[in-house]
Amino acid sequence: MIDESKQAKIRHAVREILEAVGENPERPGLVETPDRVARMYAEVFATKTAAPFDNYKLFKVTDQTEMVLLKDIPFYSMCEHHLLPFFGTVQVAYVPQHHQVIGLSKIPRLIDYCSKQPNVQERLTVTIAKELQRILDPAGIAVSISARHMCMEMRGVSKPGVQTESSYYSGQFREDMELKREFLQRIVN
Ligand SMILES: Nc1nc2c(ncn2[C@@H]2O[C@H](COP(=O)(O)OP(=O)(O)OP(=O)(O)O)[C@@H](O)[C@H]2O)c(=O)[nH]1
Ligand SMILES: [Zn+2]
Repeated sequence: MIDESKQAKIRHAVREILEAVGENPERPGLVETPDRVARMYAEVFATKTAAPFDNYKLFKVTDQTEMVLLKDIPFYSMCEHHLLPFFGTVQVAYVPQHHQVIGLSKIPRLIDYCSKQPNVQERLTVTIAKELQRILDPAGIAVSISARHMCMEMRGVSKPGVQTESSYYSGQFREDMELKREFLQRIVN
């Protein structure tokens, strides 16, 4: 968690950066910028401790359902190499076991939680799956992310519009090719 003393460090660092890039941090447009950036970082970089179980409502179902799929969940995260945003959509599927399902809204909440730290896309993909495994213990998980990286678009190699795709499969999605194929078919339709 980025408390007031850590925000003071960020304010100081942002002032230094503004000076280093040849700006006057006292000019009217910039005078509040260090504070805004500190508040913005407090928002986009949240705590790194494990997601509390209490946040994730689980429900018992009488009949075991098949794959549960949430499509096109938007996310924003910050790349750990350049501290620029990467963003896109996440597809998450799981096969319940123990007659147990998770509150639907908790999956986008879990994605938001995992997104709020400096990331690489591949690790974010696996982190979402592992956290869902820990919380719900389903029989299989599939996570697929499609994202655009500002560090590849607005600087460096400068290739706007490239979509980077990453995926992770566990349990039944690894063992059962038919199930994996069904997931892949359903996420394109
Ligand atoms: N695998 C992976 N690479 C990433 C991700 N985000 C950024 N990168 C890459 O991280 C690499 C960092 O490379 P460096 O050579 O250390 O940094 P750089 O000199 O700024 O590299 P360029 O971006 O090529 O200008 C670049 O190739 C980025 O495209 C990500 O989520 N996953
Ligand atoms: Zn980057």
